[in-house]
This record gives sequence, C-alpha cells and structure tokens, in this order.
Amino acid sequence: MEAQNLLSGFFPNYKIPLTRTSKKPFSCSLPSNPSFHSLLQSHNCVSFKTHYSPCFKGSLKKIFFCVNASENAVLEEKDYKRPQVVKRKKLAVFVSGGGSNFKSIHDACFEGLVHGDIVVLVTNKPDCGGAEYAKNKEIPVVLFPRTKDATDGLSPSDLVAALRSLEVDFILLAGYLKLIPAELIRAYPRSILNIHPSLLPAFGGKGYYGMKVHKAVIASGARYSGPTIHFVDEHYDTGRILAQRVVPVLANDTAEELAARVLHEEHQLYVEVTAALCEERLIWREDGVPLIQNRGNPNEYS
Ligand SMILES: Nc1nc2c(c(=O)[nH]1)N[C@@H](CN(C=O)c1ccc(C(=O)N[C@@H](CCC(=O)O)C(=O)O)cc1)CN2
Ligand SMILES: NCC(=O)N[C@@H]1O[C@H](COP(=O)([O-])[O-])[C@@H](O)[C@H]1O
Repeated sequence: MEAQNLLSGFFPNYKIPLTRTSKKPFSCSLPSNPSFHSLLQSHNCVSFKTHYSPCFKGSLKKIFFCVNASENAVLEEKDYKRPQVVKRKKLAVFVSGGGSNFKSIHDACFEGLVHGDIVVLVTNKPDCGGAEYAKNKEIPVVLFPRTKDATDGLSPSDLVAALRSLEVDFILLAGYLKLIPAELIRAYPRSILNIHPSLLPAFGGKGYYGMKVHKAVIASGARYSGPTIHFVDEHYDTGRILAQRVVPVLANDTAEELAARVLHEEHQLYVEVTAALCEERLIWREDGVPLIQNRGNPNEYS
C-alpha cells in the first residue's frame, strides 16, 4: 500500500498491481521508507507536490518498489505516463543599482522556490549594491559593457562567450540601465527577461527608468501602476509582455511611496516568473504572446 500512496502523487490514475513475482527484481536500494523525492533528488532535480511532477523525465523502464520482503510492486512501462524531469537552470542577472530583485531571486533559489542557480552577476557599475552582494555570496561579477571609462569591461562577443562557458540558460535584467545589444539578444532568443516598474507599454522606453518612471506616473494622474516583466528585444521596453501586477496610485503618493509599493510586487512577481521559467512552464501562443502554465493546474495559463 505504501508504494500506492507514494505513487498516487505522481501517477494519479495508476493502480499498482501488487503481485508476487517470480522474476528476480533488480535490486532497488530505495530507503526503507522509499521516497520518490529522494530518487528524484538523486537525479539532481526536485519533485513538486502536485498531481504531476514537471520535474522527472527519465528513461525509467520499470520501477520496482520493494513493498516488503515478499511482494514487489511493478510499474510496467506501458502503464504509466512518463513524468518529466527538468534540469536545474543556470541564471545570469544584470544589475546597475541596489539589486533588491537580484537578492530576492537569489534567496528564492537558495530556498528551493526557484529550480535554478544564479551563476554570474553582470553590471556596468562594479561598486553598486548588487555587485557587493554578489561578491559576498561568492557569485562571479562581470563588467559589461566595455567603455572608454571601463576598459576592463567585456565586449558583446566576449560576454556571450563568458555566458556560454558558464552554461547560462536565461538572462534576467533587474535594474540594469544600459541597452542590451542585438548580438546578445540573438545569442539568447526568448531567453532574456527584464522587469520594468510600470504597466507597459505606458511609461516605458528611453529615459524611463528608476524614479523617473514613478514621477511620470504620478504626474499623469494614472490611478494604477505596477511592475511588468517582458522579454527583451532590441529596443527599450518593447519586448513581449509576460507578466504584470497592479497596484493603486494614491492621491497623495510621493514618487518614493509609489516606488516602494511597486518594488514590493516586483520581488514577488520576478520570483514567480523565474520559477516558471526554470520549470519550463512557459508557452508561446500562436499569435506570439507568451503565457505561464499554472504549476498546480497545467490546464490553466496566465
Ligand atoms: N535591448 C534592451 N535593453 C534593455 C532593455 C530592453 O527592453 N531592451 N530594458 C532596460 C531596462 N529599462 C527599462 O526597463 C531601461 C533602462 C534604461 C533606460 C535608459 O533610458 N537609459 C539611459 C541611460 C541611463 C544610465 O546610463 O544611467 C539611456 O539609454 O540614455 C531605459 C529603460 C535594460 N536594457
Ligand atoms: N527601466 C528599468 C528600471 O527602471 N528598472 C527598475 O529599477 C529598479 C531596480 O531596483 P533593484 O536594483 O533594487 O532591483 C526596479 O524598480 C526595476 O523595476
């Protein structure tokens, strides 16, 4: 029965035929209380306690569970839906300032909320708060771009080579204030995200960053604002929108008060989106709009 309970989380429609088998099962060295999770862990992945495990894609031919000394539960390959295992992703984060979004994502990776790791921090400001945090966490820091004032910065081709050598899967811009060149965008198609502190397409584009955005929102009389996460294309803030959250703009809001309200939502939204990215829960609608598959209900998208 134990195996049945254990597997019901992963194979809801499958009833294990508890049969005595004369076949000599290959030795299954599962712990006394066989845990599918530890089996998954051994594959350097995590399982999700939902009715499906998006994280286990293997060539498991048969799973022998030692229910007890006399019986073995046998899952025949034909009988179960092959679960999907997703490899842990490697992330590059780009910052220019304090890096609170970077820190939120780093914490989420450490806590297991994001199935990924930040393997490099890229910045144009080597002394910024985000770079200091990265150094304290022993995350490599790379200077980009190369300018006349930053001759030790990387060229676009050198940056692509460095990211490739680190096997980076996705790039997350988080308060990075320089234009990402076409060469990097071509190297990482549909793999670069940015967070912007307004409801794009409003209040975006060249000149719209940091407090400038919030001041413009307040001056416009807009009643709502909020963060947008979008894919990065060759222009500022014009890439495909992936996720947004809405916050009220209060009548007596200062730019700082609005910024703080938006930033709070940014931290949560970027972690949720990065988690979906790392679990490969993104799909592209036929009209080119990206959607996120709901972790608990794979038939639901947002
Ligand atoms: N190719 C892209 N690169 C970047 C994007 C993007 O969507 N496509 N997003 C920005 C982030 N961003 C808004 O979210 C943004 C950042 C900076 C500016 C801007 O006007 N910058 C100034 C320079 C500011 C400075 O150096 O202090 C400028 O270019 O004159 C607008 C929007 C990151 N890169
Ligand atoms: N147009 C880009 C832009 O304005 N990005 C904004 O810079 C801030 C960075 O904060 P952080 O460094 O604490 O994450 C965030 O509010 C982010 O939306």
